[in-house]
Amino acid sequence: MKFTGQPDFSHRRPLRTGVLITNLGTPDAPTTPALRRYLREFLSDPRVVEVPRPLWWLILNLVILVIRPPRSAHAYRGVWTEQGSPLLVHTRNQCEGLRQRLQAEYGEDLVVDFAMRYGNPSIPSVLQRMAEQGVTRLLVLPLYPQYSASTSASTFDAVAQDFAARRWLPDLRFISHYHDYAPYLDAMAEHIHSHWAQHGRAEKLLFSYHGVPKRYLTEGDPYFCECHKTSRLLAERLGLNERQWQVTFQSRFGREEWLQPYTDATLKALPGEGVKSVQVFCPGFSADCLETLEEIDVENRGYFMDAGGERFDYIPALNDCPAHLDALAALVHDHLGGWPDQDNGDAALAQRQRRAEDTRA
Ligand SMILES: C=CC1=C(C)c2cc3[nH]c(cc4nc(cc5[nH]c(cc1n2)c(C)c5CCC(=O)O)C(CCC(=O)O)=C4C)c(C)c3C=C
Ligand SMILES: [Fe+2]
Ligand SMILES: [Fe+2]
Repeated sequence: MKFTGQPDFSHRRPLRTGVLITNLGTPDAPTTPALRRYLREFLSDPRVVEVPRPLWWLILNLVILVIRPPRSAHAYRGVWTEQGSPLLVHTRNQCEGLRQRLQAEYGEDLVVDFAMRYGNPSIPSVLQRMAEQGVTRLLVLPLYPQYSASTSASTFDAVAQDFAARRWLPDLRFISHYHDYAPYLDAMAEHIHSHWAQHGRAEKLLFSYHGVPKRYLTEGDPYFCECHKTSRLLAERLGLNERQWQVTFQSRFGREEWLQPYTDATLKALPGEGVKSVQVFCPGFSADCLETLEEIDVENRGYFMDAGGERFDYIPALNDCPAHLDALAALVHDHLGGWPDQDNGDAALAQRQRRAEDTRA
C-alpha cells in the first residue's frame, strides 16, 4: 500500500467488542478420511501429546492414523445427527443463545461467534470474519470449565498463532477457566435436581471428567485439582455425603498412566461393592459429544450392567439449557467489565476531574 500525506486510520478503528466461544472441535463427517484429517490436526498439537517430535511423528503416521480413523468413524456414526456432529450442533445453539442474551444487554453491535480448536469452523477463519466486522476488542471463552494445558492453553496458542500473522491486533481477554464460578455450579446443581425430580436418585453419583496423562499433573497442570474442586462444590450444593458421590476420569488415550480412578474400572467394580444403581454426570463437558454420548452412555453403561448393575442413568451435559446460557452470559459480563467504553471511561473522567481540582487547589 502507498500513502500520500499523513496516514490516519482512526476512522477504521471503532470500538467494537467480539465474544468468541470455542470448543475442541469434531470431524466434518463420520468417515475415515474426515477422521484422519481431524485426528492429524488434533494429535499433532504439542499441547495434547507431549512426546518428542520425530518419534511422535512416526507413531502418529505409521500407527495411529492407520488404525484409529476407521474405528473412530464407526463410533461417530453412532452419535451423528441430521444436523451434524452433536458437539457442533450444541456449540452452535450455545452461540445463538449467548448472542441473544449479550445483544439484549450490550446492543446489536456486540459480535458473538464460535469456533473450534481443531476442524471447522476454525479459529483463524472466525477471527478473520471478526476483524472484517471491525472487532477491536476480543474476549475469548473456551468452553472448558477446568483449565488444562491440553485444552485451554492450546486454544490460546491457536489465537496467538493467528495474531502472529496480523498487523493490527485487537485488545484481548482470555477466560482460562471457570471451574469454581458460582453461576456455572448453580446451573449444574439445578440441572441435576431437575433430573432427580423426573427420574429419582441413584445410590451413587459419578462425576466423570475427560482424563489427561498423570504426568501432566505431576508436572504442574492444575486440571486434576480443578476437577476435584468443581465436584466438591457441586456435591455441597446437592447436599451429598462422601459415600454418595465420586470423581472419576474417562477417555484414556495411549499406554501411559492417566489420571485415576478410571471411569470404566470404577463402573466395572461398583456392582461387586454393592452399588447397583448409578447416575453419571460429566461437569467438564459443556456440551454432549462422542465422549459422553458413546463412551459414557453406551460403552460404560455396558460395563456397569454386565458387572451386575441394575440401573444406569447418564445425566446429559448442560448444552444449551437456559440456566447454562445465563451462567455463560454472566461470565462474559464479568469479564467485559472495566474496558474503557464501560466503567473505565467514567473512572478516567473522574480522575481528570480530581486532577483538575488538585491543580486549582
Ligand atoms: C473436556 C476436556 C478435554 C480434555 C482435557 C481432553 C484431553 C485429551 N483428549 C485426547 C484425545 C482425544 N479426545 C477426543 C475427543 C474429545 N475430547 C474432548 C475433550 C477433552 N479432551 C471432547 C469434547 C471430545 C469429543 C469431540 C467430538 O467430536 O465429539 C478424541 C477423538 C475421538 C476418538 O477418536 O476417540 C481423542 C483422540 C488427549 C490425548 C487429551 C490430553 C492429553
Ligand atoms: Fe479429548
Ligand atoms: Fe473416547
